[in-house]
Amino acid sequence: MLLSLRNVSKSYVTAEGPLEILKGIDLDLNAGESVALTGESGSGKSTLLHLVGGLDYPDGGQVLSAGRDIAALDDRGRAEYRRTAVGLVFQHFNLIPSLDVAANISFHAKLAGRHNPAWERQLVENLGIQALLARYPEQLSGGQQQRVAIGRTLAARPPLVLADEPTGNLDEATGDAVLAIMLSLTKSAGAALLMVTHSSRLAQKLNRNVHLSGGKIA
Ligand SMILES: Nc1ncnc2c1ncn2[C@@H]1O[C@H](COP(=O)(O)OP(=O)(O)OP(=O)(O)O)[C@@H](O)[C@H]1O
Repeated sequence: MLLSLRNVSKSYVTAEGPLEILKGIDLDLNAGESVALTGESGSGKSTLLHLVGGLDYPDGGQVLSAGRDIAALDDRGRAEYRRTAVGLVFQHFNLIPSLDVAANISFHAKLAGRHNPAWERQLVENLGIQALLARYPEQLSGGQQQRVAIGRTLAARPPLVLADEPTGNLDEATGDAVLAIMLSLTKSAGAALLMVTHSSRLAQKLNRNVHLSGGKIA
């Protein structure tokens, strides 16, 4: 199993007291599988994605990556997990403003020790961003930035791609096209995808759909 969540719980401390967001989540994801995570606003979708991405800690339960509990990793292990085991595509693309598109694409791949120019050329071609390689992020439209962000994540060949509303700020046609590219490229990379979306229409394009409600997966 690529990813297993076992009885994962998470609360936030607020002025009104603790706010229980996740109340015992169990979820399994196989290699190469694509899963849509839906749920109402505030149901904890982003919280769950952050736990899987190693960006935050659960209060209880386990997040197992290939059988290894990521909460038990030390700082170094956690940094390595983030660098090599997962790739993030969020709505705010976090492209590096001082690097051109070509350098943004290869940045994470180099950090992960997986820089592969032939694979990067293939991604660039499939994403239709050949003409943009010398541009800087601020010179791109939202849809173009999103395609670069997808290319940058996939260039590093993470076994698991985590996407939070990756097409949320694109118009429907562009969003559909970007999602189709993302699905086909994650598939050809053999990667699994866990994608948060509000849209049941988009969710249906993935292998499986899980719904978060009342802190549990329905
Ligand atoms: N750092 C934090 N401190 C306190 N409360 C938080 C924190 N982060 C998130 N929350 C609260 O936890 C709940 C779940 O937030 P989360 O962002 O995971 O929801 P979501 O399902 O992704 O929502 P949306 O669909 O609106 O993005 C919300 O009520 C939110 O206000």
